[in-house]
Amino acid sequence: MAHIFSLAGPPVPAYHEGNRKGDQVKFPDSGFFQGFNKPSRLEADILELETTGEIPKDINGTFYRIQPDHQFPPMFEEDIHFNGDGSVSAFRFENGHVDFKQRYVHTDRFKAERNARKALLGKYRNPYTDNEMVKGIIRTASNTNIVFWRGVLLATKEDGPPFAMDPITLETIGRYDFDGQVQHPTFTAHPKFDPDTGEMVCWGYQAADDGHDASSDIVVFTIDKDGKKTEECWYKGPFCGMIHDAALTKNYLILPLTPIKANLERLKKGGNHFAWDPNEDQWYGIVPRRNGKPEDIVWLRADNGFHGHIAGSYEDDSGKLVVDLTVASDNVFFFFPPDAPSPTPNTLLQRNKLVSDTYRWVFDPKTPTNTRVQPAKIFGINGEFSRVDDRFLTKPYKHFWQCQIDGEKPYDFPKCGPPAGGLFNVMGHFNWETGEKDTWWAGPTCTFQEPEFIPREGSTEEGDGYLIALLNHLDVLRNDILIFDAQNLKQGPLAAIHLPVKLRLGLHGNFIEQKEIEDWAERRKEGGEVGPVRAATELLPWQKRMVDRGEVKEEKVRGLNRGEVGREANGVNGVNGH
Ligand SMILES: C=Cc1ccc(O)c(OC)c1
Ligand SMILES: [Fe+2]
Repeated sequence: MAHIFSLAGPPVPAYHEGNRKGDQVKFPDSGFFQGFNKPSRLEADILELETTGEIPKDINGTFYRIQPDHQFPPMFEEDIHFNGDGSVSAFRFENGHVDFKQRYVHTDRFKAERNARKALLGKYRNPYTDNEMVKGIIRTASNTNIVFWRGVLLATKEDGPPFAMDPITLETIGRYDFDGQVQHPTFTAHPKFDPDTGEMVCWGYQAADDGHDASSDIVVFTIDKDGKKTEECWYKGPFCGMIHDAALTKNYLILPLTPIKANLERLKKGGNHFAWDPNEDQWYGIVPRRNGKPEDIVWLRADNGFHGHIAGSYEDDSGKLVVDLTVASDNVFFFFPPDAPSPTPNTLLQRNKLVSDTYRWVFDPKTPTNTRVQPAKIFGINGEFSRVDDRFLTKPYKHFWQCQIDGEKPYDFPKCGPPAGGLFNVMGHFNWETGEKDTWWAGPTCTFQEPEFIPREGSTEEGDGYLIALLNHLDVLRNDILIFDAQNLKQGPLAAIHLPVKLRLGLHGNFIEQKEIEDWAERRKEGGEVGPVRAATELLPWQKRMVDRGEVKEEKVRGLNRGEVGREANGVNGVNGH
């Protein structure tokens, strides 16, 4: 008897020469969409997750994290994880119990595609590959970080403006322009919060025109604790590379410029947004936080490398800037290879050789621009996704935590296949002062996602509290959350929380105390001290310019801002499409 799933005829491929074909809803067979990487697309509520051990009762707050999770099969078979729609998970901890909620960020892109019931946007940060139906749309998938700002969650991705969500319901409020104050085309996924002043320090790179023109314009700005934009200055970089994370000190912001470059000609031909340049330096742009002028930026450069995330940063007694971050030895974004074909193909083996150590740079902000610099110290570890006790941002600090790679430990390849997202099989706690390496291995079938530090209730001591992190079970395609004593990882987790499902590989998350969420909910209620968050109503300046140039009708763009494309959205796809 035929198997119940066998079809009357041979299966029809969902992609032809790399382009989506027909109406079959089927994700590509590529590594980005199969196994642990298979889209989950789940929006769900689960009350009372199952647990093992006792969840510390003094953890009272919500752990928010975000993952890319394509709503629909992509237009192009070769699509990448980073082009997936933002989906936010919230884990509400209270009195030893944990509830789960997950919702998509309803970006303009998400709404348009949902209306059309298929992908209309093409390649990662390449509007030239889009379906003509969405010309003029704000393209961001808001899939990289989820931060809490003055009573609202901001879902961020560095190619567009943030989208605001309700911290309790996870409903999307809409694009957020800080009450009309911020209308740049791009906004960082890693805004920095000054624990002393309550300011949020932000930047955008590739910040000219529509944010997809490969410009080297950089905008740096500050929103104060009352929500008012107080600082803004525009700078020029040496080229249009990625400035993903940045380091904040009391008086400076340090912008690591990674030599992975955008190019307008390549974009227009339907190519990749970025290409790795193995012959380019890594750069650091130092700008003052107060009264910056375009000519103030100091660019320091060092040998080629790929920046990861910042651990901590501060000014030492002599006014030098201590900046700690991971720097990888090669192109971490293997899906954005160099323009010139490489004599050595980027194989899995080569990728596994990549080392990402933690570097300490000590920069003198008075150094002449264009000076070459050397790291002050290299920790001697291999990992990524560093986090610190955020109350110590801008201050001298000792502790950081990060996902580690230990290639010496056994890995169950037959059961798990290639490790989705990288072999982060160890969680590590490190101390700059003592050099201590306190680690815990998750076993041969598990990897970690980014950790978050939770301060112990009532304690102000740096690093006193818990560390939580999502654990990927690569063999059985499921996730747990592990909870550790932040300063004693090696003893193993204090407790585990079990999800009955698989999430996706996420990027970043943050733990917010419930008191803060509730205090803001009070201020933000109708008639409250601050009042409800308002979504943007104005078109962005680049959208207005497109309307003025007659490239698209104003009503069409306003409709797109509401997610309206109509079910008949079968316009022609852009370059490389059909
Ligand atoms: C380093 C992470 C990173 C950088 C750029 C991105 O667009 C992104 O999307 C999820 C992630
Ligand atoms: Fe990041």
